Amino acid sequence: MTRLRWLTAGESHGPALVATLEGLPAGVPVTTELVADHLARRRLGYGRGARMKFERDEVTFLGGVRHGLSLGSPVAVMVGNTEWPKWEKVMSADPVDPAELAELARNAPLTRPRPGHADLAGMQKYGFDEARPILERASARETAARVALGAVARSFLEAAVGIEIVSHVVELGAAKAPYGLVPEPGDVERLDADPVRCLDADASKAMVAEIDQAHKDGDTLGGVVEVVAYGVPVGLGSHVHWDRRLDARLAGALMGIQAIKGVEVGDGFGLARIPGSQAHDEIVPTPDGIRRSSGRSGGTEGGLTTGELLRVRAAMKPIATVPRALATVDVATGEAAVAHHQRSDVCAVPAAGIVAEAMVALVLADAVCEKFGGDSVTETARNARTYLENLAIR
Ligand SMILES: Cc1cc2nc3c(=O)[nH]c(=O)nc-3n(C[C@H](O)[C@H](O)[C@H](O)COP(=O)(O)O)c2cc1C
Ligand SMILES: C=C(O[C@@H]1CC(C(=O)O)=C[C@@H](OP(=O)(O)O)[C@H]1O)C(=O)O
Repeated sequence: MTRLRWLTAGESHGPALVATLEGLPAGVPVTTELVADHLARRRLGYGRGARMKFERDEVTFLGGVRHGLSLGSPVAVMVGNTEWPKWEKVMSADPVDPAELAELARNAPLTRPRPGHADLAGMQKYGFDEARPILERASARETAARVALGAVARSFLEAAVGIEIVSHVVELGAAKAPYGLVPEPGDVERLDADPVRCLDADASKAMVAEIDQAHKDGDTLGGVVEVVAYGVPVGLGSHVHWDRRLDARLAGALMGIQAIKGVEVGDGFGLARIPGSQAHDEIVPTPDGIRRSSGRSGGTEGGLTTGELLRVRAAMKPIATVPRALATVDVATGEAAVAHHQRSDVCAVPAAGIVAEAMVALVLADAVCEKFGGDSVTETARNARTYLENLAIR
């Protein structure tokens, strides 16, 4: 049973993020440009803060790829922070003269933790008297490293089994896209061109208006993204144990994105509110074989993929750094105060959709490796083909 493993390292204002992916078969098409394109998609979205405009992601492969193809060895990729020169002293790995540090405004101790971020609990747990050492890693800057690996994973999925992944924003603040609208791979360009990555033009306008209003009010917003995967074969994951269930693996991966507070597989919570006669996807004979008459389950049953469209949703809470700052305690004095705020996104839901695509890609790539194995992508593809051609029931 081959499995993929991945890890990231790096701080928000450090020199770079690094990410490694272990277990990827050889022969997967991977280029710097492919990764850079996905990183550029993550920076898009109406409502993001100033940092997205001036910072660039600089991609360098450090291992695992040669002449545009994976080698089968661990893939290591670095995403450089172009803002590093401004932070060289504040985030230096080696000790810096305290007198020099004391003169730097950007090194001022952050003693007024923000509700909703990792600041306070992190300081308490790790024994720091200010938030900088916590927020640097809690920051969603780290999601750039995941998107870099996600780009590699989706290239593998496409080459091995023809899986394609698309996401869109379905809710933002109080604005909602009409239920049932599901994007196809051909919609990606249009979605990426939309300010909030929403498929419905009227809902998109309402979402932009929500962000404008929140901006005016000194407030922030969250929302819901949906990720769909086309071409997922039947039988990824398993019913036999909780940690082999694909729905559980997807939910954990999505919940592991900063600020995600809820996950639904298919119609999720909605299914709890309707009777069984309306909740399940009936099994029907068709000229193409056994199919389902609807897609409410989101393409998994019993922890296994059904071969139908995979569809998952993730709910993001509003950004924690609220400009009209929230009440907190200054931990230096113990007095009531307002939380620290320098700059922040008003809303990062469109970007969270791109991160969610990456997490779904990594989970599916792991499940494909587990199911079909293979040291080269050609071998994985051959194994997948043989399996599908030999399904006893179709
Ligand atoms: C793409 C993205 C961008 C984010 N940008 C910000 C931001 O600018 N300011 C902020 O306070 N939180 C931002 N967040 C959310 C924080 O990272 C998040 O609130 C924090 O990690 C705590 O959330 P948790 O309790 O779900 O882990 C962002 C999250 C994502 C996914
Ligand atoms: C840098 C990114 O997102 C950051 C995520 C983030 C947070 O608290 O999560 C806070 C902001 O950073 P700063 O506090 O430096 O303005 C965002 O810009 C990124 O997505 O590349």
